[in-house]
Amino acid sequence: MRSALRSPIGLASVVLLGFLLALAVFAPLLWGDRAAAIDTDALQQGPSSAHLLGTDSLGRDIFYRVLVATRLTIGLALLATVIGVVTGLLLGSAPTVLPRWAGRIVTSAVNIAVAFPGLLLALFFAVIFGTGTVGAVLAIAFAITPSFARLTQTLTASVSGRDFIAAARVCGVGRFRLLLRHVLPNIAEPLVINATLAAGSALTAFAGLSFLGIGVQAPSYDWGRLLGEGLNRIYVTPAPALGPAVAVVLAGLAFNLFGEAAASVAGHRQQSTPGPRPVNEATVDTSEGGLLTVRNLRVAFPGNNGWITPVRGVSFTVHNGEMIGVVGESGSGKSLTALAVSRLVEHPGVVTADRLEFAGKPLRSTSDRELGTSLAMVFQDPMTSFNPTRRIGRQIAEVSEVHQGMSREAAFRKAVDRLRAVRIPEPERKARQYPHEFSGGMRQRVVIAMGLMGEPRLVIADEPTTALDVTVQREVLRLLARVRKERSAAVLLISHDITVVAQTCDRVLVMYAGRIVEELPTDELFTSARHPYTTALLAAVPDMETDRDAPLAVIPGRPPEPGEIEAGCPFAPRCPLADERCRSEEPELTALTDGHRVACWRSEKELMDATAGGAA
Ligand SMILES: Nc1ncnc2c1ncn2[C@@H]1O[C@H](COP(=O)(O)OP(=O)(O)OP(=O)(O)O)[C@@H](O)[C@H]1O
Repeated sequence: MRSALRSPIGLASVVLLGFLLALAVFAPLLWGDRAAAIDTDALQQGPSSAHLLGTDSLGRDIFYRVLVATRLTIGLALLATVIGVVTGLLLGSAPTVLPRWAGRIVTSAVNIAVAFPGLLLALFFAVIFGTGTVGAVLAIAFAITPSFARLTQTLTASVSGRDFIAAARVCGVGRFRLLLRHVLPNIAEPLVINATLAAGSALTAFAGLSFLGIGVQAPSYDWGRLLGEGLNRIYVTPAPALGPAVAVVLAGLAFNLFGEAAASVAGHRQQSTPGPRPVNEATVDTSEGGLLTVRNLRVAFPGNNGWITPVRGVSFTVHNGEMIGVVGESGSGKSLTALAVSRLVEHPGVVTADRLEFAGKPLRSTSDRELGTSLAMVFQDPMTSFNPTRRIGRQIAEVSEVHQGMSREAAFRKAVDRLRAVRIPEPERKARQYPHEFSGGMRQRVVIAMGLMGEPRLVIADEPTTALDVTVQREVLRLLARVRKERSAAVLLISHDITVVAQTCDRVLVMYAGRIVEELPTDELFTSARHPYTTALLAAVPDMETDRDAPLAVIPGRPPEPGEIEAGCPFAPRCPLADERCRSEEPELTALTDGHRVACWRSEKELMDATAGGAA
């Protein structure tokens, strides 16, 4: 409001609106009697000092009638707006809470209704509901509804992709609660602005219906009705029509200018707010049965020319208390793998697997409650993992309220305790602050604290330190290591930085083009890595002995897009060792030694040679 008042348009609209609202409240009290007083000696007079806008056919003062009509005109316009906006909001958010088929029907109906001009809809409903005030209010309300429903759908869709919604989902927050707590507060601003603009349109539309005789009926009167009466004698004396006409224009202008000023303030603020960022992840394979068992995991999406499969048969196992790193270039399928094991891949994505088990149970049949408390996710950009409109403490507490049935107070106390556990200074005070009041590193620690509200057995951290400086990065990694040690939780750390993984993890999974190409213990990474892709990744890491005058080592070429993977090893076009077989047949992930697997024809040949040599 303060920002809006600083602009001339905002100031003018607020003054005008204030004036109109004051008139709406006080005019009927002050001048109601004078506006209703019949004077048979002054019928249909023109403007004079006694009657500024003249009198009507019963000698009533038109100036006072215009002032007194402010209440009914604005009141009815606001009532129609409220009904229209609320109905639009209900229809627009219905697809979020209804089953998919029902949501589609609502969306299609709204799309059809949006195609009709508002005034046409108003006239159509006016005929259905009949002439009169109630009919006109409903007609205008339902004329506003489709555009609001559409706006709500669009805004909801834009918020639904944010990480904090995914985080709330993985915590098992129900659809209604998700809508009320997480979606609506984040789309309220544009909705309110558009409702203000709609109020201006409703006001003029209402005046139009009354003017046409299908709105307010005598003895009640609004500006539209007064305008209609004045128009009958506009060629004799224009003032009786001019008065209500000016009032309609001024009020419509006030609402529209206010909406515009609010929109420009909001737009300005949004430009300086960081937008949502994508997340990423990857995976590898291990022996039978662990905390998380993944076998032949595939994630596919419909593309323009058939299905594309960014994750193509990933298998790995995470054991209790293990810390596993997943590395790979952008687009290798790391994030999708992590989303798949967290049940967060959205329609139209399709997840299939020969085996996908968490804590010994098929992931499909693990309850939201169990998954919400035993699996914690830490995304790359913690800002988008939080709902910006809610205090940190309350957001963290929600996990225990939803899953452990704790009271608000107990859950909040636990949240403060967990903030203390991740070494947030002054946790009581910090719990009452909003996400934007935290630094990046602190937010990341808060996300981890949120995961600790349950009893996490697996923490999936997707590039948790990418946006942080090295000091804070080390703190967050230490915290993850501490969580793992103190709670015996397994950690799946996704990172593009192979050195971070080498320093912190027990095993590393290297992903390329939607598959795991090598898996080995991190202490063997620098000595025994076999896949040319892994060695190229390691060679690209500068160390203290790197010649600072020479150009940094890079891997030539780029990884293939999911839709353009051809026969053969996907790394072959970039591999200096590739031969004919590499270009025609894709190698399987094969065990070299216990705990070391690699998908490369060259390694397999060496292995066979070595075996043959040993046998001889
Ligand atoms: N919803 C989607 N629809 C279609 N394709 C998708 C979708 N999500 C991801 N992809 C594709 O899947 C591939 C793998 O994506 P993913 O996010 O898992 O990669 P990543 O290895 O985590 O990369 P980065 O490190 O850049 O995040 C990408 O090529 C991406 O374009």
